[in-house]
Amino acid sequence: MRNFLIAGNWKMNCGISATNKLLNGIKEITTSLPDGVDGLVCPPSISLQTAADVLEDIEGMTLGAQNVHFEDNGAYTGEISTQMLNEVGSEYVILGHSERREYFGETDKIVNAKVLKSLEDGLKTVICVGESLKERKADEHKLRVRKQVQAALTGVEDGDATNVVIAYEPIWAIGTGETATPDQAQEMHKMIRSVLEGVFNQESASKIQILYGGSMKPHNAEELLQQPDVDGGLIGGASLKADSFTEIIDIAKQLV
Ligand SMILES: O=C[C@H](O)COP(=O)(O)O
Repeated sequence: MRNFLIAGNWKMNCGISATNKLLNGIKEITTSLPDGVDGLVCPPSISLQTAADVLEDIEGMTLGAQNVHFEDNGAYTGEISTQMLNEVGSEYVILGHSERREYFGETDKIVNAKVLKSLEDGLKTVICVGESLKERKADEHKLRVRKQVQAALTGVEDGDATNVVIAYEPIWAIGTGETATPDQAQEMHKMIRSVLEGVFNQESASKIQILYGGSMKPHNAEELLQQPDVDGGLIGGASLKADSFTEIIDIAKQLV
């Protein structure tokens, strides 16, 4: 069985002092995650070291970054490398988030280059895919997401499947308060699982966690996490408060 992965994407929120406050708030509520539930927090790069220090006292909760470059080093102003993430103790990196695709011009090709580089250097990748409202209304959502998954995983070897996580994030549900229904989420996650079975062998594909992201909150987490192919959440807004984030962890725990 797959563990749940409850992941917080803090986006451009929480500098060093706010990171300290939020993670210490989480630590006051829980110092150890329950069996069957993995936790992950992804602060901005400048707060990674601070987060790494506090996370030493929270068993089962790991650290991730929100982006990485696909080159080793060099003249890439403003970027960070896989080696830098390894050094700070970041186990995961989020790649291909729709905000990076939209605001920073990340194409499927760039996302694929980042995925390959991250896996090569030992990082676990949370690969984000999802359709726009226009694509859903035009009934193109499955095609869009299928293509994104296939493109992101081009050239990824079967042995790396254990380091791959997919996050299905319909763009129309991100930060809007509008969530995919449990049925919509399950339908897409099942489709993604079938795409993974075409990329990897069936056993490897069955082990990959597929997260849902898009206005997941304590009040709707249970019905989403109950779906057979929803293995956790990539949570924005609700991960910025210690009580709502830990509440979602508790909900996952009850479903294990
Ligand atoms: O990466 C997280 C997603 O973009 C979801 O954000 P949200 O929970 O604020 O809608």
